[in-house]
Amino acid sequence: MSTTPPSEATILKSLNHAQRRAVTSQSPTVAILAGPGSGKTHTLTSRVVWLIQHAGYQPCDVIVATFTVKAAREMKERIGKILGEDVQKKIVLGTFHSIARRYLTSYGKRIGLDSKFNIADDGDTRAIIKRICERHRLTVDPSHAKSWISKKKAKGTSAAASQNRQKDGPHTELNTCFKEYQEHLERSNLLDYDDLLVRCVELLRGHPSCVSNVQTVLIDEYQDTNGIQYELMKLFAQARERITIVGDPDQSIYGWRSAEIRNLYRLLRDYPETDEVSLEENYRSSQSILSVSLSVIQEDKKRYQKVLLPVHAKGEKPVLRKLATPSTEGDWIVHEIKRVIMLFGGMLKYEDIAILLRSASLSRHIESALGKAGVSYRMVGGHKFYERKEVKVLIDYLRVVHQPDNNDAVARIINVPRRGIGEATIKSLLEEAEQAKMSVWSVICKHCRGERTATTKIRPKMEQKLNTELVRIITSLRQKAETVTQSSPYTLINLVEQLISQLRFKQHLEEEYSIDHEQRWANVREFVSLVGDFMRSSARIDEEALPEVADLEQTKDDNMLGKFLANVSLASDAQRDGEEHDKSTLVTISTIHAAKGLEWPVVFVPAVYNGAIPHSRSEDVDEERRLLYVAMTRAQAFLYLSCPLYGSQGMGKVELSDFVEPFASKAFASRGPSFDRAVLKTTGRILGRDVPSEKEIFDKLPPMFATEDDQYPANPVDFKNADEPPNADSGDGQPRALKRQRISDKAIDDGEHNWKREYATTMEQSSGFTMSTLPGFMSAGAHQHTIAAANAAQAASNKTAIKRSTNRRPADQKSLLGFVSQGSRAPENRPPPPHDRSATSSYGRYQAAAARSAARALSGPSGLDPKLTDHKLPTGKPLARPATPKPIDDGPRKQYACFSSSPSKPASPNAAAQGGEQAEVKTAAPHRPATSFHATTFTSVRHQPGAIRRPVGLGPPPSMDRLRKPFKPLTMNRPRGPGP
Ligand SMILES: Nc1ncnc2c1ncn2[C@@H]1O[C@H](COP(=O)(O)OP(=O)(O)OP(=O)(O)O)[C@@H](O)[C@H]1O
Repeated sequence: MSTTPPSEATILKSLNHAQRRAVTSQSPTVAILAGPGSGKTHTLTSRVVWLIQHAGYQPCDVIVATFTVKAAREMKERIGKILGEDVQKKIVLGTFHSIARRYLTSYGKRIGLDSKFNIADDGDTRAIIKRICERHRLTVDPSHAKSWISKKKAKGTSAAASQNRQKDGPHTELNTCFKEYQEHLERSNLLDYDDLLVRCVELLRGHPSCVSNVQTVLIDEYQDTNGIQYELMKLFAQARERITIVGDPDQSIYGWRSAEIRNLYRLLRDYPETDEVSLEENYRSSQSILSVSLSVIQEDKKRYQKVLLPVHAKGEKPVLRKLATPSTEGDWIVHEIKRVIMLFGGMLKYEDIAILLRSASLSRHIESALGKAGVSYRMVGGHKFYERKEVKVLIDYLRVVHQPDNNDAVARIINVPRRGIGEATIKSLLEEAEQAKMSVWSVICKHCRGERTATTKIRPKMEQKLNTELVRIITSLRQKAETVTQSSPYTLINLVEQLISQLRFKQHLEEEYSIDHEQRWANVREFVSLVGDFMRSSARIDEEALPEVADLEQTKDDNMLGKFLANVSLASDAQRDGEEHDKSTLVTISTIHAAKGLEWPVVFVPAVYNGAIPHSRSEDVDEERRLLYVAMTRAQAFLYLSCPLYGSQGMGKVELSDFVEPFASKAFASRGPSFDRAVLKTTGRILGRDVPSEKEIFDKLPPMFATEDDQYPANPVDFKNADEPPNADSGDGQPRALKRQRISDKAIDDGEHNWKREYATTMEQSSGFTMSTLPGFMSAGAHQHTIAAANAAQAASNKTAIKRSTNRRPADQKSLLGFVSQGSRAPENRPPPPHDRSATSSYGRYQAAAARSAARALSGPSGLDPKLTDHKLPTGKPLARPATPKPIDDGPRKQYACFSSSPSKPASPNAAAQGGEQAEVKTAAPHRPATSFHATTFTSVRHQPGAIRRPVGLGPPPSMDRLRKPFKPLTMNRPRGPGP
């Protein structure tokens, strides 16, 4: 796909003054430090484009390192849309790990690396360390040993160096584990994630010529780089020493992965001429959201002070909601989600909503509530495609085919499908291999050749089985795999298909998983199609190839299987779930860590209590605070925090998080906002979206729909200390409210009153859905049966109920007569005041009543309640539908080319009317990318770039000096002279 290169003006016009300065800086080193939503990623992407397009850098001489696979993918999409896919693919762009792997595959021979190395993922590492601890009877906790080893490696310490340093210290056992682990990896030709970086540093230190072509290096999310990544950055850039970094110290949340905030100081010390640019405008969030978020982070007195000015209106006060239990919290979240969806009449969709969790384990009640209500969702940072059992087995087989010395993969597949080989046999094979210092595969092959040793414990019958059912399959596939290249007639898909058929995998799934084998088989088919996607994408351009460097021989990596496996290992946090679905119907549940760099119009942060955030096991309270700050600053228009009285997992009574407690009563509202006309309009402005008319909204509103956040008490009853049990109808407790909620849900599900759901439920589209493995969950299929049974029972009870009476209404609902007597004034002429909850409510109920009466009229006399036949409507004003309000004309919009980490918004229909240059930009503007699950504010700011609308009272726009102000402490603290 070739694209017309953008002019300099096109690149710069979507940037504000400070962003432009950063993008066009002539300084070799540029540090862009700014707060959330200030366009850091947007600026970095624009700089890449500018350097290639206007500074004349060759794409293949530019390295861009990101922190996550997702960020890399999004940046590729942005650059690809501006410069074209061909140019984008030449840029060496990826996570630190994937870039390191590419260098090691191409040049690793120089440091004695077998280019066919495999990558040990987290699961492999855990299993290896656990076995070492068992074998050597070490008393250390394997997961502690794992993170200890990883920290050592992140600091660049080798196993030998660590052991020499602390021979008999408290870390003797850990050092033994480290040494054994490293030897094991070497024997199995494996590199773990840390090794990729460590070995790449070794390579580039010893052989600088490998990066002699590199003209510039750009780093995203710099605050999360650790020591070894800093080294790597410097080594990548060693030829020209041109580096651009973007980061926000307030968003450093990877301390547990050895990220070092100190790297900011190191950069300024090592590159004293660094051009520092501060971005001050926040384009993402409403003023209220930004100000509460800043209150949280400003409690950390040690942080770097930064200016962050909201560009948007004040918006609604963020909500801090207290609920009785975690499950009520889940129900309330669902209630609020439905309220947002219904009362915004299509302006906000499910994809605009995110639920951000400190830990994935907190999702159980929320998932359960969403499942009950039939709201589909996707999990980010949760159960992943490649981790599904049936997919993992196939990947393990392919790993063994590619590299049979991978002991762990061999151990995992020996008895899958079942071959009657038990744990004891597997263990003795592993032991025999350890003792003989051979790989397990070599031991198995030896057995199959009938070469028995004194230590052999395997029975001949077992050897026979291994020979016929495992060794033959692997050996034949290995021969084929050698021949699989990009252009070979026997393709990677053929290889995978052959593997699946030789294993009789379908039959195996049917035998092992009687309930959900179909779902699992669908996953297998999906895996095959993924292999196809991989082949197609690598056929277009060899993205892996590093540029040719004069006089430097490269190992050509044209083995498709090896490339595919590396891709799988490095993409382990890329979520495929839901990609095949319409994402607009999915709410996102994500860990806060995985939500970094993203934004949503509506954000929920549940479980805001001490123990969850700050997490009870965290050693760094400030980092926990930053985590909450990251979560809150993802929100554009509405932010909801919530806290139950009792924690999940039997935690007992909990207290509101110390991070919000000091200002909780002042800064937050205790209930969700009323979504009146004024709120809708402000939201429309923040998000740059068209506001639907009242008619559009209320026509879709189901009867009995609760339009206010009034179904759960603001001060919940502490049922454990109350006389009445939680299920009693306690007057103001939620049980009664829950019942009422169910009535309206029933009406929704029945499709009664002509209301059609605009989403498919999670269970209805279960084939691509990640199965929750959490306790208390049932399978999608089982759930669907339950729903069907419940619906049938519900329908039966409806019939009985309708026979008995149809004129029941909730206690707080006014009579139909009451509504009519209010007159038929068009509602938009009398918008309810923002604080008047009942006004909006009544209007909703009025609509509900009107809809019900219309439905009954349509259903003919048989549908009429006998009691009502005697009633007459008053002769005064007739029931009227609200008049259609004038469509809102927001006037012409500014169209921005989209470079940010956040995906773009769909084009407004108004835009078609715009001519000239703007229309051109619109044509070139990217469609929402496949990975996008939320809209951006990028095109929402309608003033011209460079003319930022500053909130009243903030004084004149910042001068260049002012921009530098936040860096004063950094600059002043710069170390003088060479330091350690
Ligand atoms: N000059 C600008 N004019 C209008 N919108 C902008 C501008 N710069 C950035 N934006 C928008 O602001 C939002 C945030 O941008 P971006 O994701 O690049 O910020 P960030 O600083 O990387 O955020 P975070 O650090 O929180 O991940 C996006 O929707 C982006 O399109």
